[in-house]
Order: sequence, then structure tokens, then C-alpha cells
Amino acid sequence: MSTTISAQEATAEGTGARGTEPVFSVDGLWKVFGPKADRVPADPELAALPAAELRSRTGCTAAVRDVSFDVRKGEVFVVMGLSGSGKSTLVRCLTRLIEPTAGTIAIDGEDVRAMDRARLRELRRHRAAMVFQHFGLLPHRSVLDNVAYGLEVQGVPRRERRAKAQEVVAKVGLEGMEQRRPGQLSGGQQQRVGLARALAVDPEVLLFDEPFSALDPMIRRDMQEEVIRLHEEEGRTMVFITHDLNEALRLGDRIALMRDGRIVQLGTPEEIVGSPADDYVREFVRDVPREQVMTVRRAMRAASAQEAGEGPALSPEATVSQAIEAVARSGQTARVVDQGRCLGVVDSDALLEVVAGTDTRSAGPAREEVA
Ligand SMILES: Nc1ncnc2c1ncn2[C@@H]1O[C@H](COP(=O)(O)OP(=O)(O)OP(=O)(O)O)[C@@H](O)[C@H]1O
Repeated sequence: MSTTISAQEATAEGTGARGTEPVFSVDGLWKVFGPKADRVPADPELAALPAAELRSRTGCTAAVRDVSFDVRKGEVFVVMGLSGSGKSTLVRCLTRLIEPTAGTIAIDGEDVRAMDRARLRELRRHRAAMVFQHFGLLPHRSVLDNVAYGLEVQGVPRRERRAKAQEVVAKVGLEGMEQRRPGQLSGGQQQRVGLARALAVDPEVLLFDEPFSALDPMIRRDMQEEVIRLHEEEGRTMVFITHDLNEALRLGDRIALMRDGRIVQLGTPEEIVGSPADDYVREFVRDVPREQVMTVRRAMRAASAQEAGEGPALSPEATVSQAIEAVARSGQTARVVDQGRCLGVVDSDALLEVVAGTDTRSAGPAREEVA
């Protein structure tokens, strides 16, 4: 089954993804809870029923419905949606912590659904480590031993695992706390231990299940910064579940927005905010400050010969907000410059149109190379 939705097709070339090589490839994935769950994806009539009707007719809940996507190497892939939309179920299916009902999942081309128990264990321990909301720390062990735990399970010798744990503890800013117990740490610090434990096994992919939702806003922001920093330093592939749009926009290279078990839109933050796939998405992103998400590409037009030679220079990734500042300060149009080449210019009218949401241009690189 590969009835990939049109919104996904429309953004398949999404501009914000890191590589194009997939780490996870998911196609036609279903997870149905309830009696004789298999018959739901197999029967087009049942598969098409709305959630309430499906439940009353079959006693089943389709938590994930015919979902297809790739997670690309090196990207932060965010799964966002309201409570109950299927985020946790979807991400748990990736390593079969929840057994999928139908569809295919591959990691680096290897069929996850065909893995035996040993291979699955190795997948979860080495290749795709999970960071949970409730940190799952061992209360009687020190921070260092908690961080080393995953390595201990793998049979890494004590000296080696403690050295590795020490290195990761420093990486997440917990130096000096190695001997404390989890109960002697704040919520944010405990989450850092959870993060360090996942990092210690050096997984190819980190899976985060709403890791920061129990933290207060300031600490939450700190932890988001931490994830961004780690990602920039290491370029590790990350899948991040959140129900918080701001968190999704801050962290995501691409965002899959879920509703009732389906992905209603998959795209870069700019694509989702600038070109919502339907009214649901439009309503979801209504209050987002567009100037902080949209880039200058959105407002760019061809430069005249004179404009191409003067005015402040911006990178194509500069936000509209940064461009407004540059244009206001200089009193000139700003040039969008990539590797010494002027791609076009932005003026205050076009920038204001983006802020007001009255621009008619589509997101993405459509207006590139207009010089
Ligand atoms: N073990 C289960 N048995 C039956 N239904 C389940 C089970 N687990 C989840 N569901 C249902 O599947 C749907 C999706 O749940 P899921 O936990 O994946 O959503 P979520 O988007 O992660 O929600 P939240 O943000 O609240 O964690 C919900 O309707 C939920 O009630």
C-alpha cells in the first residue's frame, strides 16, 4: 500500500532536509488496536471509515493510518500533532516497540518487520536509541552509572564504559554531578541524564518521545538549545515527537503534522507555515510569527542591474525578520546572495506582504535564480 498523500508528494523535495539518503523508510504503515486488527487495512471500506464509526463497527482504533515517509540522514524529523493523533504509536512502530499491523519499515534498507528478536534488540540498543518523557532512570545508581547503563547492557567492559559515560556527561553539561543519584537532580538535569544515556551508545538515530513536555518553559528552552547544539556538533539523525508547534518549528528540519493517525502535511517549517495543505493546518499555524519562520526566498524578486550591485547582502536562509531589519537600517533593497552570486532582491513591500500573509508566492525555491 503506498497511497502517499498529495501534500507529501508536493513537498517531497523539501528544501530544509539535510541529505536525501533515507535512514528510515516507511511505506503504507498502519497500526490498528483491537480485535482482528489485520482486517482493517486489508478492507478498503473499513480503512476509509472515520475513527468513531470504525470503533463502533469493529471495536478497533486505527492509531496510524496508511502513513508513508522517509527520515533522511542527518535531519531532525519532527512528528507533531495533538494528543491522540498517533505520534507515539508511529514512532514506537519504527523499532517495533509496538508491532505494526501493515506496511513496510526499513532502516538503512534493512526490513525492520523481518528482524528476529536478536536483530531487534541490536536495533534498539545500537542503532535507534529512545529518550522518553519519564526519564526511566535507575534511582539507586549514580548519574555516571545511569549513563553507562546502555553500554553495560551491551557488555562493554567497566573501564571503557565509564570513560565513555564521562565523556558524554560532559557533553550534556553535567560535569561535577557524576556521583549524584537521580533524585538529587532537577527535572531538566534528569532529562540530560536520559539524553546522555541515549547518546552513550552512539546510535545512528535518536528517537525523542516528548522528552521535554514535563519541564517548565525556561528549562525546556535550555534543553531545546541543547538538542540544537548537539545536532549541529554531531549531525546525528533525530526523530522528535512533540505536540508543541513552537518546539516543532524551532527544532525541525522537516515536520510531519499528524491528525487522526494520518500525516496531513509533511514539509519544512517554512512550507507548513507558508503553504498549509488544508484548513486544519492553516488553523494550526495561524498564530505563528511568520517573519521568524519564512525566509527571504519567499519575498525575493529579480534585481535590476543597479539593485544587484548595492544594498545589504543576506543569505537565502535569512528570515524575513532579519531582512526587515537590514532594509530598515539601510533604507535600500537588500540583496539575496549565495556564494557571491546575487539571486534577487527583497524590498519592504514584499517583506510586509509575507508578514501579513498576503503574498501569493509559494514557499520553497520557486523564485530562485531570478538574477
Ligand atoms: N494500547 C492501545 N490500545 C488501544 N488504543 C490505543 C493504544 N495505544 C494508543 N491507542 C490509541 O491510539 C491513538 C493514538 O495514540 P498515541 O498515544 O499514539 O497518540 P499521541 O499523538 O502520541 O498522543 P499523546 O500526545 O497524548 O501522547 C489514540 O486514540 C489512543 O487512544
